[in-house]
Amino acid sequence: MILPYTTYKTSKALTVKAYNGAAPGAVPVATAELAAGSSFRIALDNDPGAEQLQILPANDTHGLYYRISRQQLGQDCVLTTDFSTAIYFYTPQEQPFGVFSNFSPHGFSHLGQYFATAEHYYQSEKFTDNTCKQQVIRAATAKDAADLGKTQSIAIRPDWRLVKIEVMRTALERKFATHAGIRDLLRSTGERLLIENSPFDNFWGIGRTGAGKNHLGTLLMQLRATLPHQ
Ligand SMILES: Nc1nc(O)c(N)c(N[C@@H]2O[C@H](COP(=O)(O)O)[C@@H](O)[C@H]2O)n1
Repeated sequence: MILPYTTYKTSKALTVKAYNGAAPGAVPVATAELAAGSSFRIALDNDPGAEQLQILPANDTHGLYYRISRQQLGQDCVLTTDFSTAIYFYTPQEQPFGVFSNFSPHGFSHLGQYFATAEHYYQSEKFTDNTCKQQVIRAATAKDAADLGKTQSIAIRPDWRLVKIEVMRTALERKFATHAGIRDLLRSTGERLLIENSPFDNFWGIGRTGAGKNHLGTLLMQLRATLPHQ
C-alpha cells in the first residue's frame, strides 16, 4: 500500500538524501543526518520514481551512497506507521467516514458544470466525446456513473492511466472545498491512516488481499495535509 506519511526507524546511522525523481546526476533536494534508531517520515508520492531515496550511512568516509527503493527501505528500516488507529471506509452509508467515499452525495461545481458526486466527475473525465461525458454527468446515481464510465462503447481517453490520479485529486479538492462539514471531519482525522477498504479495487483501495495501493486514501491524506489548522 502507498502511504504518504509512513514513518520508518533506522537500524543504523544514515544520511538520507531525497531526490525529486530518479534522473541520473540529479541534485538532492534535501538531506538529513539520522542517528541509529531515529525515526523519519517520507512523503511518498504517487509517482513511483519519487518513491526512491538515496540513503548514505553517516560513517561512510568514501561518500558512497546507494539508491534505495521502497522495498529496500522496508528491509533496512523498521516501519512504524500505526495501523491500529487507521480509518477504513468504503460505502457512503458508513457513519461517520462513509463521506470519504466517492459515492457520497456531496456535489460540486467545476468549470461551470455541476457534478452530483466525485464519482460523476471522475468517470466523466474518462471521455473526450462530449455526448458520452454528458451521459455520465447525468447518471442518476454514483453507481450508474461508475457503470457508464466502465461500459461506454466509446474508448476512454488514451492518456487516462497517466492523468487519472490528478483527475481524482481535482474531484476531492472540489468536493471538500464545497462542503465545510466533511472538510472539518477530514481535518479531525489528524494523522490517522485513511484506507479505502474496497474488496474489489487494488488501485484506489486495498483490494481483497489488503495489499492494494490505496490511492484514494493517499489522496485524501495528502488533501488533509493542505487544510489550514483551525
Ligand atoms: N462505495 C463504492 N462502491 C463501489 O462500487 C466502488 N467501485 C467504489 N470505489 C470507487 O469506484 C471507482 C473505481 O474507479 P475505476 O473506474 O475503476 O478507475 C473509484 O472512484 C473508487 O474510489 N466505492
